[in-house]
Amino acid sequence: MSETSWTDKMFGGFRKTSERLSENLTGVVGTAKLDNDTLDMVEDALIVSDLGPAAAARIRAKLEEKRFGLSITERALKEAVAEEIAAILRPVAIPLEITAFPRPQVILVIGVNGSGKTTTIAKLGHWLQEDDYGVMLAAGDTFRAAAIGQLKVWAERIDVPIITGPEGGDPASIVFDAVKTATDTGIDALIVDTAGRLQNKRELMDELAKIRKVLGRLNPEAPHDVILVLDATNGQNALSQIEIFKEVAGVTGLIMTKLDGTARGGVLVAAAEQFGLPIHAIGVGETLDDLRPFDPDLVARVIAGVA
Ligand SMILES: Nc1nc2c(ncn2[C@@H]2O[C@H](COP(=O)(O)OP(=O)(O)OP(=O)(O)O)[C@@H](O)[C@H]2O)c(=O)[nH]1
Repeated sequence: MSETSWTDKMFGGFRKTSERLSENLTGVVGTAKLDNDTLDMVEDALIVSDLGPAAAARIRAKLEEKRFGLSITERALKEAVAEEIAAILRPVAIPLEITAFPRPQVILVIGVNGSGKTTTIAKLGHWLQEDDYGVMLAAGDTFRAAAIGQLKVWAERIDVPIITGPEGGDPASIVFDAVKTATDTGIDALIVDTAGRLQNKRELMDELAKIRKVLGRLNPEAPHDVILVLDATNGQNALSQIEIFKEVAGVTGLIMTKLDGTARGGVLVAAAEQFGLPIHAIGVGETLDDLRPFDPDLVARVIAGVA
C-alpha cells in the first residue's frame, strides 16, 4: 500500500477528534493576542476533542508559557497545538524491538474480545516476518473454540507455526509447550494470544499469573512484552481498559486498532499523558499490511488539523 493511502485511512480514525478540535479552535482567536479567555477556550476545545483534561491542561500551560500576550493567527495557533501534542506523543512512540537473548522473545497479547487482538497478532507476526524474524503463534485463548480456529487460519495465511490446545484447555500448558518448541526450533518471536474476559477480573488475573509463572520457570525474563490491544472506537473506555489491564497483567506497551474508521483517536493523547506507556504501532484496517508504525508528529498534525 502506498504511503498516501494508509495516511488517508488514518485521517479517518482521527476525523472525529480533529473536526471537533478544528471547529472549536476556529474563531477562538477573536482578539489579536493570546489572552486568558482564548487559552480557556483552547483548553475546553482539547477536552471535548477526547484529549482528556490532563493533556489539555499541559498544552494550555505550554502555550501560555511560550506565547501569552503575543499575536497569533488561527493557523499559528493550530500549529502550536500540534507541536504540543507531538511533544506529549514523542516519548511514547517506541517501536517493538526483538532483542531477547536467549530467544525466543515472548510477547503476550492481551485485550478485550473484539478489540482486534487476533487480527493484530497476525499483523504483528507478518510485520516481524518481513524483518526476517522467525515467528510462532500460541493460542492461549482457550475459552472459545472460535478464537483458536481464527488464530489457526491467520497462522496458515502468514505461514507460521502455531501451538494450540483443546477448547477449555490450560493456557499455561500451551504456553509452556510453545516456549519449548520455539526454543528448540530457533524461533525469534513467540506471540501469545490470551483470553480477554475482563468481566471476570479474578479469573483472568489468575490465568495470566499462571502463564507468567510457567514462563518464568523457562526463562526469568519472559514475558518480554505484554501488549494491550485497544479499539480506538471505544474512546474514553480505552482509558479504563488500560487501567484495569495494567493492574491484572502489567502492560508494557499498547497497540491501538481501528484508527481507519470513525474512531476518536484523540484518546491516544490522553493515554500517552495519563499512562506514559509505549505505543508500538497503530492498526488502520483489516488486512495484514494495516499495522503501521506510530508517527507522533504526523498524528499530532492530523489531530490539530494542520496535516
Ligand atoms: N477497520 C478495522 N477493523 C479492524 C482492525 N483490527 C481488527 N479489525 C476488525 O475487528 C474485528 C475484531 O477483530 P479480532 O481480531 O477478531 O478481535 P479479537 O479482539 O481477537 O476479538 P475476538 O475474536 O472476539 O476475541 C474483526 O472484524 C477485524 O477484522 C483495524 O485496525 N481496522
